[in-house]
Amino acid sequence: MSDQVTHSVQDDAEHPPERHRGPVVLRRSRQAEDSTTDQRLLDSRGPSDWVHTDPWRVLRIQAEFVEGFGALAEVPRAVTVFGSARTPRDHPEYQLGRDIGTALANAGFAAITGGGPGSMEAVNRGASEAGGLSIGLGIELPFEQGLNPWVDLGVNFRYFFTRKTMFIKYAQAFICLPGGFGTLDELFEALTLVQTKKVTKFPVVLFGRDYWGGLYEWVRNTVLAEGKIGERDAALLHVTDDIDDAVGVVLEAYKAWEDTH
Ligand SMILES: C/C(=C\CNc1ncnc2c1ncn2[C@@H]1O[C@H](COP(=O)(O)O)[C@@H](O)[C@H]1O)CO
Repeated sequence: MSDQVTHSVQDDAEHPPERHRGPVVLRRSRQAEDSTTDQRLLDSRGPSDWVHTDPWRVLRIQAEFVEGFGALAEVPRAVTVFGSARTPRDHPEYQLGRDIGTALANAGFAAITGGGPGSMEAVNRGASEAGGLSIGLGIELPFEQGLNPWVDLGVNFRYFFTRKTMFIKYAQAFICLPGGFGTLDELFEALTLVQTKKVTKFPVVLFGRDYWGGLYEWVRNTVLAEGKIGERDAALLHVTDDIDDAVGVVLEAYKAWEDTH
């Protein structure tokens, strides 16, 4: 933006010329600067610490939402699958992840994962190899490995909360494979959003009775029994070992969602 200088009919002490820079008015010695905004932008190389300030971060966060919404706007029906980043390729849970990715693709669902290694890679691989839409929402981490090779549509995020919005906004169900803190965080975030009716649509499937059974029993026998959640909250969890059952739960929820949208 270049400055505009205006003069009144008589230029005197009471009516000095004014320089307008957007909403800012500069008079007398305040308008001594004889350069345009473009010149000041292109000529200056000041300190760079402002890049790390919170107001600037807000703009980056906004940009991340805009990029994410833009990249994912056309995603058809989809399921977000969480699971361990540490599952080795020769582990049975890796094959399970591939089979779930394939089953979702065959049922017409895009598979959304965290885009990382382990179970995330397995699900993306199964979905991609079956000709489905394989989506990875990566996260910048100190020990980052980049998106796994079977992500066909990928978005990399700086902030966990932006990424979590995308996991939820673009899916109609969650499936959790065995996992650690990351998976547990994502599971409980999803449950809280459904419990508080921030999202109204989706079921949460815990895949693997041996792995999740203890948690499920604790939720029922302690958390529910002690009145910390209600029966309807506990019923949000569906534990299974059967891929057809998991996909059936997803399909049923999707039909219910479609009826209301
Ligand atoms: C730890 C290792 C790689 C980390 N890379 C990740 N990339 C993408 N997403 C990740 C990563 N680590 C965790 N996540 C998210 O949390 C869930 C898995 O966490 P868990 O603690 O392993 O269960 C997963 O759903 C991602 O969204 C390589 O060793």
